[in-house]
Amino acid sequence: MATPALRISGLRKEYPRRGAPRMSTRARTRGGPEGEDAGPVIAVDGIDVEIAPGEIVAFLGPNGAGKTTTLDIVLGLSEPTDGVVEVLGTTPRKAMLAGHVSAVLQTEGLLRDLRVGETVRAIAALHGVEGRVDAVMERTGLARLAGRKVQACSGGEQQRLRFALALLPDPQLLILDEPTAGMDAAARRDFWDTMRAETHAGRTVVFATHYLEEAQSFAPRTVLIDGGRIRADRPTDELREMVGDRVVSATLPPSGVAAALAAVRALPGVREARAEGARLVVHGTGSDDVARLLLTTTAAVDLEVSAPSLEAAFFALTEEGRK
Ligand SMILES: Nc1ncnc2c1ncn2[C@@H]1O[C@H](COP(=O)(O)OP(=O)(O)OP(=O)(O)O)[C@@H](O)[C@H]1O
Repeated sequence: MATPALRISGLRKEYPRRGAPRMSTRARTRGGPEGEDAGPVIAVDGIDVEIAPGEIVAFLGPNGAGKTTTLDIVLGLSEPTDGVVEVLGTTPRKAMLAGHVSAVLQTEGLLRDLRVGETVRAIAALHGVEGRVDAVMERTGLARLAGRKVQACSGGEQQRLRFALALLPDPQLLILDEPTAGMDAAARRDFWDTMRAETHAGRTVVFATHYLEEAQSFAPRTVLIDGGRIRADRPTDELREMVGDRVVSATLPPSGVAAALAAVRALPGVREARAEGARLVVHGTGSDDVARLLLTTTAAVDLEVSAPSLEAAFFALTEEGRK
């Protein structure tokens, strides 16, 4: 069997609790009830995962789930309390030092006074890959920003720059910790389009995200993490099917609400439909059919369809667990 790109086994990470608690409501502690000084914060509580070369995997979870802590250990930036992490068959630090791993981190500093082009060239010189500068800038959409100072770039543009820097050494494993944090929907879409073009057979990508839709559009496999533990590790399509529900909402003239409600309730795939004043809210898997019916046979306006949420994923998993 090929050496895994990443093997995490029995990983645990505890932080000493100092001063004001940093702990989210989801992180657990050892010892007494929450609120008391109850021992260390358990950020990661027994994670096992193996990722093959060339896989693209999303670590999906809410704030404080333990995603960043896990990825920091994979990058050799932090030591585990317990457990083993192997990156490309070696230790995280060795893999990092050999230039086989790159990362786009949430907090990684950029030199604000440098221009975008200068930044890329400086890092390329450090890696000895000056020849890759033009291609990487072109592919990450930075060519037109080359002369702009980093401090004048938007949050999304700075994230793009971090992404370009991570691509320079042509890493075998790319780690992205919420790479689209702070971007609007259009910038997020752009980022993932570039990302898609950048992944080729052989490069392994692991990214942390809060967004189920990002996992869905980019990662064939999703590892759902919460409270420092893996709650699910399965093909993203399966997760998506379990979560299925979308919400369609639309505003109707008051006289049309009852008839529209009866019509949508008769459609297959509608799990729940209710009226909140003049606004119809419909949950189910048949969002296309609901939207078509409302727009073609009623006077509905302001129609919105919302994608399944992370909360819905957790709900579906808990429901499945109860079966
Ligand atoms: N240096 C630290 N000291 C104490 N507690 C910490 C430290 N770093 C993280 N934690 C706690 O560990 C838990 C896991 O945090 P982590 O940053 O790994 O979560 P995350 O899933 O990446 O969240 P986010 O999506 O908000 O980045 C949280 O409760 C956090 O407050």
